[in-house]
Amino acid sequence: MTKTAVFPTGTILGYPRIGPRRELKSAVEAFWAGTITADELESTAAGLRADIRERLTGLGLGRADSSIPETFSFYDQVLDALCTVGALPERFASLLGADGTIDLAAYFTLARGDGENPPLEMTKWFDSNYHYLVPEIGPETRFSLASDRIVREFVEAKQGGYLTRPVIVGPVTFLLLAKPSDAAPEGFLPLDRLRDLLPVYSELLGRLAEAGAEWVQLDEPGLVSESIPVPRATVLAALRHSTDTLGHLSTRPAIFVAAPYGSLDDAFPVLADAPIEAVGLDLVRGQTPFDLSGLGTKTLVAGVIDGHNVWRGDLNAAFDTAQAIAAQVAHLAVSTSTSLLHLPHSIDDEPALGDGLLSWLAFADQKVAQVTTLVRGLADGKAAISPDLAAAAAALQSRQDAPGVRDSSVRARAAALTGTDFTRGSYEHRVEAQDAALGLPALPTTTIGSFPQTTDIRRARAQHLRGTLSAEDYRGLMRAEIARVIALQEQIGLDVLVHGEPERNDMVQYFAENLEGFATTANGWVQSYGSRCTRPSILWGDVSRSAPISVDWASYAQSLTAKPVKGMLTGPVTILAWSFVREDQPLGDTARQVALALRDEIADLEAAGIQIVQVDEPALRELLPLKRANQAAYLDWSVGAFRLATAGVSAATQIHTHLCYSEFGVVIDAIRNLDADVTSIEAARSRMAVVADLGTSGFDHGIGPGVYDIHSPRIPSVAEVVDLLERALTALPERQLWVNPDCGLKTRGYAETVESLTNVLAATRQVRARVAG
Ligand code: MET
Ligand SMILES: [Zn+2]
Repeated sequence: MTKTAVFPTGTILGYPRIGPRRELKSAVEAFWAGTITADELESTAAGLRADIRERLTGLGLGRADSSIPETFSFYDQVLDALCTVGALPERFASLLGADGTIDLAAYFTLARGDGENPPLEMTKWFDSNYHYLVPEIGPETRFSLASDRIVREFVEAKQGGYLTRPVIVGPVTFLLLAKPSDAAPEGFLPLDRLRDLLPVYSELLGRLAEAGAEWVQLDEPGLVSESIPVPRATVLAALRHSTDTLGHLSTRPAIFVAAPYGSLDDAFPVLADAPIEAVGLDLVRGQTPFDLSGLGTKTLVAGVIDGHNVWRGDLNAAFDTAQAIAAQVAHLAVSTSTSLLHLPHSIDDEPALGDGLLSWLAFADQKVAQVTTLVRGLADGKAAISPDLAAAAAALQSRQDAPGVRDSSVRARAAALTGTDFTRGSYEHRVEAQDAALGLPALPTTTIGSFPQTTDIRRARAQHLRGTLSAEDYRGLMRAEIARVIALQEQIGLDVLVHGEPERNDMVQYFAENLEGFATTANGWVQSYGSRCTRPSILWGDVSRSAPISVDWASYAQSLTAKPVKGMLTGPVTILAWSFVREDQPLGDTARQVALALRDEIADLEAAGIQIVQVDEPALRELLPLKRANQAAYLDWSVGAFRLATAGVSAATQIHTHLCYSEFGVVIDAIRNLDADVTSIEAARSRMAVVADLGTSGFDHGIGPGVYDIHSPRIPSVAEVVDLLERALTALPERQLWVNPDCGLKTRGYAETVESLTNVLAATRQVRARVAG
């Protein structure tokens, strides 16, 4: 390896890649639509990468010292790693080109499916709201260097005058995040294939070194998670094996292993001992290891700036932490705790937020500036940065004292709650009351809430926002859409209808806009998965509801049909999980405030004649702490918040909840404790695997396992849905089973939606007939 490589004194672990105005999204979607070529897409992407390098040097990162990480991705960094190592699942084996490489079109096919073959499953990246694609690894998986994109991007940077740091998901995390392939025998762990995978990483590191890379970053966040079902001793042995193998290569860049999202615990001594050159710690979520002396001459990359949240934070404290660590290690570098992937680009894009709130915030670019400020302070002494530290301290103080941050009536109401506010009557009694009130058939059919958001709807919303469409006209257009969606559902034959959520830009932002205590951004997009971005709201103050939010839309929809219309709300945990939330009080306290606001809304829906209310909690699993020791407390407050929101209704009012993209293993008890009458879940991609778990766990309330994946344009066949329903019925009694898609339909088009739902209804009729007969 390059013996002389010195790690830069300041860096970040990664940077948003979607572009400040979602340029990558537009380009990728244009490529999918066939309106631009692969070459055109490549050139847009190269332009974005060049902009990022330039922006980061402007913010103070070095141009030629490996401090700029290359973290671009067309879709997902785990998919990138999968393509780099050629780990194609059997059903996609033909995507490997004759020259042994996986091209851009093939790359997207893995993410989106190809009509015949379902795409890779998608799941949450640690405790963030980013989703990665899950590799499928079995004894049959072949590994080969099938994409040298990482090398090419390094060379591209070099030609542009930058010495950057290539980044790839490390081999241990890659396998920890993979699931066993269908062909894998019982008990097989993807990690068992580490020995076969490492030669490809070795080859890649050799190629990077030959291209002139001085450092490579291996992201190994898998090491901090206690939610991965692999014995810890196995993980640590794999880490030792991997770092030994890569560390002893004769040709390689210096190796930086980063482990964001929590503390490394017992993996730290393993890395400290390993033949690598730098170790990165998340010092926002995790702790500084008690003893750093084992690092020897290695660089400690101290993640003292929060990469995962938008608050400006306490810069003085970050400086003190960095300085204290500097005294204990041979080399210190200042860094963000995680990649900045989770943050919008810059507060400069948000002039409408107001000076107060803006002064409390730091988006990606401001975090980079914080890193470089600390670097300067460590090099030149604290006095050199005292104006920056003073400004940060003043902002923190102004935030504490600002109106709205604490609202005494909200606080008094939360303080007065008692146990009965969190409980409904017995389930048996509720079932009786609801059967009588609703009279639904066996295997009732419904949808998850949203219907396609057409261009017309989006246009109307944009015009309304701009002021070119009056509130009255906007309301008229939304009502027309609701009427159309109700008629369509009646025609298809669904049993429980929805109003379709046309008025919602986003299921969280919509409520944030209508509750006190939130601010919404104009350009604060962050990548959720692939080309999909969200614009999280900022929850900065005490939360309350000043007026009904959804009641008017729901009762209008109900007035158009004799079938029950399901009211549709987003739950407290999801509102928190998909917003940037104040960090100056426990999350549980904030959740309770949101729950009380929703409780008021549900009471108003019920009073307006809505008999079923769905409170979506798709994010319940994602906020689960990665460390087991913190999980019970989390589940306690999160389940409590849902119950507080929903427990005010009468027995005859049916409460639904919806959870998507989740593996339920560890949260199954929590789902049961929500005590929702009906729970709809994602299940089609894993072909009902979750239903068996639910069955054996004694879950006895209603359950709607998704019968088709709405994330791809594929239309499910009747036979396929029948098969899934029959599978579900082997694990669950018929009285529990509901029929619905995996998730909301807002990203789909109308034609495919009608076709898909029509097939679902046909399948349901077949199964009903079989069951009845
Ligand atoms: C991400 S879960 C989405 C639930 C919401 N009710 C919808 O149908 O869009
Ligand atoms: Zn969903």
